[in-house]
Amino acid sequence: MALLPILRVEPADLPPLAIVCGDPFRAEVIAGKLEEARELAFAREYRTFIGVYQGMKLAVVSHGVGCPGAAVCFEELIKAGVTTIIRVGTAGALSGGYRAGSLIVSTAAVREEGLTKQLVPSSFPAVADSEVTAALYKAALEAGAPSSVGKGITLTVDAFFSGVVELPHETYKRAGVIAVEMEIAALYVIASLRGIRAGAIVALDGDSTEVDEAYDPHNNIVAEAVEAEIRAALNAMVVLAGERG
Ligand SMILES: O=P(O)(O)O[C@H]1O[C@H](CO)[C@@H](O)[C@H]1O
Ligand SMILES: O=c1cc[nH]c(=O)[nH]1
Repeated sequence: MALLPILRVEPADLPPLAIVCGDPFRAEVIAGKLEEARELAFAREYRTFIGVYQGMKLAVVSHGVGCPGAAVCFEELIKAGVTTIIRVGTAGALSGGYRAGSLIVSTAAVREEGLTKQLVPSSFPAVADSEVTAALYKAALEAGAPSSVGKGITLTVDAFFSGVVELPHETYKRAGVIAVEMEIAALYVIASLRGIRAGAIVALDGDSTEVDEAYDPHNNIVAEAVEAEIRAALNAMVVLAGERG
């Protein structure tokens, strides 16, 4: 069969379960937890590994930064037969008193990005699969995060650094949205449109209102939180594989 045109992977090589993340280096770190790990391709920002975790076959794929590029990854994985996707990401804190090192399971995403508006009207929700959310939240509580664990609505935006237009962070902070990142809305909308299940967990790497001035995610607390969310995602996948695969 032909390679997936952008991921450059043979569809038949992909199992039905996939963990995705923005950073190709993080994909390598996650693949390092697998047995028989094998890198299938590294094309553009998309780095694809397969391997085995507790007897379960799993793909690990990086999707880069932002919804348009990530959507390409999600769509190609789904075309290849992937039926469960968990995003393992980082995000900035917005509300709820969570701080760097906390883990947040995203139950739904605010669609403050451009990609999904080209797929479906804005009134369509970006919502996680309830089985994936439940498995992720339980696994996150057991994963030994350096700070607290929460679940709730997250915000997806396109702009990481602000320009002259005010970003919507403060509005959604007042609405109780917990964290802000850049791809979950695309994942949830595409998963709903294509009939697969998806969920997401993010490690908070700082306060999103200080992103321009003081953003520095390279510290031990964030690294520990990312390790904890990887454990949580892998263990949640084991539960989900048992339910459906
Ligand atoms: O850590 P990842 O998975 O890349 O997620 C977050 O980090 C990137 C911004 O630094 C964006 O992709 C955002 O969603
Ligand atoms: O998109 C992101 C990711 C991490 N931290 C942030 O503040 N924003």
